[in-house]
Amino acid sequence: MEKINKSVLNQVITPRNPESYKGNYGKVLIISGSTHFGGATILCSSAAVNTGSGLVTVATIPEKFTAINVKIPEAMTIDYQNKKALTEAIKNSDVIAVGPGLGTSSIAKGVVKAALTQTNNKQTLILDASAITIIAQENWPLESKANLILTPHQGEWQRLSGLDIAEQNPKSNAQSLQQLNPEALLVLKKHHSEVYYHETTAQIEAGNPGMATGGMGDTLTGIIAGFIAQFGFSFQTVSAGLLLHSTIADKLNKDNYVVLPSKVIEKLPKYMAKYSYKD
Ligand SMILES: NC(=O)C1=CN([C@@H]2O[C@H](COP(=O)(O)OP(=O)(O)OC[C@H]3O[C@@H](n4cnc5c(N)ncnc54)[C@H](O)[C@@H]3O)[C@@H](O)[C@H]2O)[C@@H](O)CC1
Ligand SMILES: Nc1ncnc2c1ncn2[C@@H]1O[C@H](COP(=O)(O)OP(=O)(O)O)[C@@H](O)[C@H]1O
Ligand SMILES: [Mg+2]
Repeated sequence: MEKINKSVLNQVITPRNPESYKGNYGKVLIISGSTHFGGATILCSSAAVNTGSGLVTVATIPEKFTAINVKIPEAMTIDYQNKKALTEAIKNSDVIAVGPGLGTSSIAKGVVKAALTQTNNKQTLILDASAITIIAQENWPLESKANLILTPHQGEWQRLSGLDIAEQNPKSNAQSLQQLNPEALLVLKKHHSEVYYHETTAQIEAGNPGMATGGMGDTLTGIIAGFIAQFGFSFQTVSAGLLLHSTIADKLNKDNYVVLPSKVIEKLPKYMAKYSYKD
């Protein structure tokens, strides 16, 4: 399988125009969280903020607002149970990420349905975690007018594709994606994660078992959302976000047995500055 070259980081991460303002760096909506999974929302949104999204809104349950406001003062909050507010927030966003910590309640199902049906062709919709589980459980067609990105781990991909983990290989994965939605981009998270898009299949040569800790995938979703908000939807943009996440984690793993997602997030602005220099 083709390897994702490190040069993609320099290609995608560009220095900022001195005259620019937050409106140039995209509006991200993170639809996430439920009673038991508040941390997923904080990690995902924090990653989107720290990659440099212009504006980040978090759609979650009101009991989590205070924690989010304290931990991520840069982000705004709305109640995803308020259908009107959710519809408005979806309409006003460039990138919508749905699923981390959402759970599979009937409200969560309605929220995923809203994201699938209310997005348009100028937007990108990232489906992660519980959103993937819901779509698989409900047997919904994988359809949206938006650019679609799926970020399952192998267990979630098994649910969606029907492929047991032992049956997952580049050929079977590409065939399943083709059947689910030939226009969707798949990030299959594993040791050395893979990206599938149209005819291209590629793999990162980064990542380590120190990353095997809750919240690491929620963090990746926020990074990919922030990258697309600023650099636009493309195979390269997603590959750069994926590679940056594991590259930072590999640096941290040199002297940290376990790599905490919050530590990866902390390093994002520094590494983005490093890769933005064209020397
Ligand atoms: N701090 C938080 O709030 C956290 C919330 N989380 C949320 O918890 C919900 C459930 O997600 P989970 O992924 O924990 O549980 P799931 O039940 O969705 O997936 C785990 C299942 O998949 C199987 N599996 C196979 N390959 C796997 C792989 N490579 N990685 C992980 N599991 C694999 C496991 O054996 C297990 O049966 C999601 O909404 C998720 O976003 C998790 O992200 C953990 C942290
Ligand atoms: N052994 C490993 N080697 C490389 N990367 C790993 C390893 N274990 C986990 N990861 C990475 O950590 C992230 C885990 O994602 P996920 O399972 O969705 O976590 P969560 O849902 O808890 O946030 C993925 O990016 C995956 O590639
Ligand atoms: Mg996950």
